[in-house]
Amino acid sequence: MYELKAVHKRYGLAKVALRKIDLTVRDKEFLVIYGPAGAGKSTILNILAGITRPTTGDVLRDGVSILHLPPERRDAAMAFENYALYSHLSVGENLAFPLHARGMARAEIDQRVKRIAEILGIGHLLDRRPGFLSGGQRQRVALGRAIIRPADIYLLDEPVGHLDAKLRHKIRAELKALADDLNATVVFTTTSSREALALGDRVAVLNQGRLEQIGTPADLYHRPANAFVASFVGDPPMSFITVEPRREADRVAFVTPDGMPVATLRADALDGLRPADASIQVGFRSNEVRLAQQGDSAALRGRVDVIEHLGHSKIALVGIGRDQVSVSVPAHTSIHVGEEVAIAFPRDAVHLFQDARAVVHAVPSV
Ligand SMILES: Nc1ncnc2c1ncn2[C@@H]1O[C@H](COP(=O)(O)OP(=O)(O)OP(=O)(O)O)[C@@H](O)[C@H]1O
Repeated sequence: MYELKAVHKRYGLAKVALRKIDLTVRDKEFLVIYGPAGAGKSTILNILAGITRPTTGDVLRDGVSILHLPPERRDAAMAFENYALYSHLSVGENLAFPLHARGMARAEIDQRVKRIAEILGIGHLLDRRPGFLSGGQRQRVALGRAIIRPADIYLLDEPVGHLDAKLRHKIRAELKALADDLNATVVFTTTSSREALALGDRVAVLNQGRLEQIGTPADLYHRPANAFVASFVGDPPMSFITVEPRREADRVAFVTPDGMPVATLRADALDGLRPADASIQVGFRSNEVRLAQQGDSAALRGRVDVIEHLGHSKIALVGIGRDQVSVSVPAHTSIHVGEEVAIAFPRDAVHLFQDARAVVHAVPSV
């Protein structure tokens, strides 16, 4: 188990890359660090590898500080998005290099090279020099060279970032299967929500050097801790409608500024809600709402601003007052931009946020 304890990293005087991060990497888990560009993902990997030293804080391995250990004395295998290969060696020799360096027997080296090359779809390239490969092929060789050797922890920094969507999908699945197979501890960074949810046993969401939330993909998707996680995890992002609370006996109704009711929740489920005038928003996933049909009681009226075609379905972005809600509709639904529509929503299955922090997730009103 690796632990970052209150790890703070400043580059130079002004640039804070990590703000007092506490993060545990459990043995044998596939941990994804997910965040926008510049969030501090690579800095965390470099600190785990011993390449970068935290400004303050500690790094532990099984409870013992490893801060003083240089990279070569930490058993971490790293792959970067832009990883240099040895240009004078063939692909096969590049893959075998880390194994030769550890004195592994020839037969085992050949077997490992073959297996990794098969997984990454580069078996036919083993005799080529890196200079004769495409960017995507080079990236696969670099990834192969990182994961080919046994290591205590694999640190993979956007290792499939350069690949086209189809290959990314394929290698992602292979990588996950390989990690499971090898019982490997992996920390993998990405800027893709889909990749984070697909790969992670757990996902750590990082934003501007801050750890916003860490949890299973289901935790992050269904119980986001705050509005940032809600809108950053899942595609399309969660939509929000600004509401005002109205106390009604043992319940609280949340209504839009022009009085349309959006949700009604039991007052005793709202312990976390402060009575203050702080902004309150109701959040919806695109599959938690639908276009209203005749007879639907709870419906919000709006106008279709944008339609995105996803193939198997469409996403309609519907403007309601000053907010916009994503609604998932079947691909064959006839709907066009500018059209007035009504949105039906489960009045009691909502996510409620106050000042961007989650207060309640999906509590039935009874
Ligand atoms: N050596 C450095 N000197 C100064 N600033 C740095 C250095 N390395 C990183 N930074 C800054 O620290 C912040 C975090 O960088 P980091 O590379 O860890 O982010 P990231 O989440 O990996 O981003 P990306 O997805 O773009 O790789 C960024 O604002 C970056 O500009």
